Parts: sequence; C-alpha cells; structure tokens
Amino acid sequence: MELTLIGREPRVFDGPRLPADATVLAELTAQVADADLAAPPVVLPDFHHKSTMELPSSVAVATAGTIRPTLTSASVNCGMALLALDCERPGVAGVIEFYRRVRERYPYPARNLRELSTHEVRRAAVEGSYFAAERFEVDAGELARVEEFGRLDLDRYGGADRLARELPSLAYQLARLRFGTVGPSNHFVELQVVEEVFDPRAAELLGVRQGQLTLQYHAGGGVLTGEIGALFGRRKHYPRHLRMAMAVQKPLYHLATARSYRQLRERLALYFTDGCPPVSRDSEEGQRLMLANAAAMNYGFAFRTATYAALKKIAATVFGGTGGRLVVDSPHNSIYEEEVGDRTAVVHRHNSCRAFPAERCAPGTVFAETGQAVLLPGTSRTSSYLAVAGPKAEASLHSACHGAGTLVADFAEKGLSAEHPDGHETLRFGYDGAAAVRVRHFDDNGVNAALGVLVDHGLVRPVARLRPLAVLN
Ligand SMILES: Nc1nc2c(ncn2[C@@H]2O[C@H](COP(=O)(O)O)[C@@H](O)[C@H]2O)c(=O)[nH]1
Ligand SMILES: [Mn+2]
Repeated sequence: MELTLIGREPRVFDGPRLPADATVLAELTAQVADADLAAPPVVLPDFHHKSTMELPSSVAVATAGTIRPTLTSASVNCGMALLALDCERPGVAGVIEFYRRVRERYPYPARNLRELSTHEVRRAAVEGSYFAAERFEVDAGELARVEEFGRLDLDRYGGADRLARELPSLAYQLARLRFGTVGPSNHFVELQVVEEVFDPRAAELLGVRQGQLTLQYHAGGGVLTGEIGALFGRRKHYPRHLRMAMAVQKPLYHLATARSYRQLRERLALYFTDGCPPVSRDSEEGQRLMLANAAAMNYGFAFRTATYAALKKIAATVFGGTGGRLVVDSPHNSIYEEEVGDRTAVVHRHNSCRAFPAERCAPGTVFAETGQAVLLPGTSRTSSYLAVAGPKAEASLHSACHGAGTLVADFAEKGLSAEHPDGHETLRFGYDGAAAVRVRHFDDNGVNAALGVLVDHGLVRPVARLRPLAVLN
C-alpha cells in the first residue's frame, strides 16, 4: 500500500499586514493533532476564534476517513446570498418601507408562528431548495446559483425513509418555527450599489453591472440544523432551549432505535459523553451521521431559498421591477464529501465558503463558465466584493474566507484604516423599529487586504465591488 504523509502544519494564507494569530494557529494545530488529515488544514484571512465555537473561523479541514462535527459550526449551512435587483435606486422613503416590510415578515424576536407543516419540514430535509422553490414560488432555474442546487441526495446515505423512521417527531415540530428568519447581529440584509466592475464578462454572466442595486444577506440554516448538530455530541454552544429539546430527542434518536446492545453502547460512548468524538465515515454510524448532515444541509438550503423568495417579493412590491435574480447562495459552514487530490475526503468548512473552479461546476450553468461565485463581505461600513473561484483554489481546498469583519475592525484599531474621505454613509436599521441612523463609512483597507491575499494566491478573481446603502442587522 502506498503511504502518503500529510503535513499537519496548517497551510496559511495571510500577509504582512494581516498575519494569522500564532495563538489561534496553535489551537487549530492542537485540535487536528490526531485527525486523519487528507491535506494540511487551510487557514484563510479573517482567522479568529469565537468563544462559543470549538474551531477557529476561516478554516477548511479535509479528513480521509472520519467525520468530525466540531470542525464546523454545530448548525451547518449558515450562509450568504446576493440578489441583483432590476429597479432604479430607491429614495429614503422606499428604503424605509422596504425594511419595514422585511421586519414585518421576519420580526425579531421571531414569532412562535408555525411557518411550515411537519410534512413540509420533512420535504425541506429531503428536497432542500427544490421544496422551497415550489412552496414559495421561486423559478427552479434559479437554483443553479445555489451551491449543489440546494439539495444533497439522501439516497447515498440510507435514504429519506431511514431519516423519517429515526428522527423524532419533536425535531420536526420545532423545525416548523422561524423558517426563513434572518435576525440581527452578524446576520444582515444589506442594500448595496455596484460601484466598480473588475471583470465585465464574468459580471455580465452573473447578471451584475455597474450602478446596479444589489441585496446581500447572511442567514442561518434554521432550527433543524441546530437540532441535528446537537444530536451528535455536546457542543460549546448549547443554549438551554436546545438542552431541553435534546433531553427528549437524543435518547429517542440514538437509543430507542438501536438494534443491538453493541450499537447501544457505541452510541452511548459517541453521543452521550463529553465532547463530540470523530465518527468513521465507513461505519454504520458514519453513514447515519452523513444522512443527518445532508438533511440538515437541505433544510438550510430550503430555509435561505424561503428568505430569498420573501426578500424578492418585498423588493418587487416596494421598488418595482421583478424583484431581481439570485447571483449566488452559498453556505459557509458545511461538511461535504469532495475529491481532494486523488481520493474522496470529508471536507469540513468553518466560516469559509466553497470556491469550485469552472470545471467542478455543473455543466451548462453560469458557474461552469465563470467558476463558482464567492462573496467576500466587508462590513456595513465598507465595500463588499463579489468574486469567482480562482485558478489555484485547489491550494485552499477550494475555500475562501466568508468575510473580513475582524480585519476591518483590526485595521481601524491599529490606525491602518480611517473614515472614508468621500463621506459615504449607510442607513442602519434595527429590529426595534426605532428610526434608522446614518453611519459613516471606513476606507476599504481591511477588506482589500483580505481580498488581496485571496487574489495573490489565485484563490479567487474579483468581479465587482459593492458599496452599502442601507442595512438591517
Ligand atoms: N456587508 C456586510 N457584511 C457584514 C455585516 N455584518 C457582518 N458582515 C460580514 O459577515 C462576516 C460574517 O460574520 P461572522 O460574525 O459570522 O463571522 C463578517 O466577517 C463580516 O465580514 C454587514 O452588516 N454588512
Ligand atoms: Mn454565518
């Protein structure tokens, strides 16, 4: 048997003005010390460690034969999307009305309204975005812009019937709530204008042009993704309501369905002790975990397709036009089986998005010409970028960072960034209904530094720069 030795040292994409933090690098290295790596772990710009997460952000890790849920968020399929609008730039009154309607549709705190029936939750878990497109009237052709067309095939992992037999009905009941909700803090709904186009051909293919209005949003995968994450181990982020739900769901899911004493003991050891141990991909438990992961991913895809439908409808009503077209929707917390080198590996991305080159995208789609579209947001006070996968994306396990928020803050703190000299402003809305406030923009030094690293290494090619006009967060 040929043995390939894989380096354990992370492959770090950083730069002199944005060096990856040595302490956080040491944490990452320690965390993957015993992992069956299929390639060196990848560290991207905006590398930092959030206290509620096991793994630092802006990371991709490929393992050869195990699934390691802690190498991504406990709730998979948090993601971002970009919508290209086809209307004139609205006045302030239009913007205020737009966000009033968004808050009305998706208030925060969310209503305890059942958005879906249990049958529909099952469909979302099995059919992903295809279910949501039918239910919320989105042209199925638009799903070519959603990663994996918004649906992972459950049949590879035991099928929908197995999921229906095993997942407790309480999981479906809770997942009827809050479907499509965006919410505040790092989640946002931002109106932008395309200020600069770098790659006119890619921009045209993607449906974006100079001066155009765009809408970018960041939303989680929803209740079912959190429940499934919690079923497979104890995670750092384990709020009380989830603990209460898990007290019932975990024994039903893992123990009541066990078919032998051996299986019962194995599941007790895997899912009822501290932490969240790795699971062998080729084992019965690995198959079951991949099935649950695919269902969670599908529900998350459906969730953001529902958000897309709602935002598009509101934009059409308030601004006129059709409400626009989807440019891209991609998760930044995911577990996929992908080709790495010459074998299939389990690729875990944590707060990093996939950047597949044209040849890995589905034939006949726009991404098969441009490469997968990649979003690199700055903040609501800086530009954000639309890019596509670059010629050397393989070097980063086909991954790019999902944002540059901490870099923008670091640059401002270190005096490497200052207020924008042209006096640009964003109209910022909150969920409390208070009057919006105007906030001054920074220069783009922070987000440009992140983009520069990705571009210099050939991981992405920039397509357009987007300046925020207004945001709800
Ligand atoms: N354009 C905007 N980008 C934003 C906003 N708030 C956050 N962000 C970016 O998103 C990423 C992801 O956030 P995270 O907390 O999940 O890491 C962050 O790094 C920022 O780049 C916003 O209002 N507008
Ligand atoms: Mn996210």
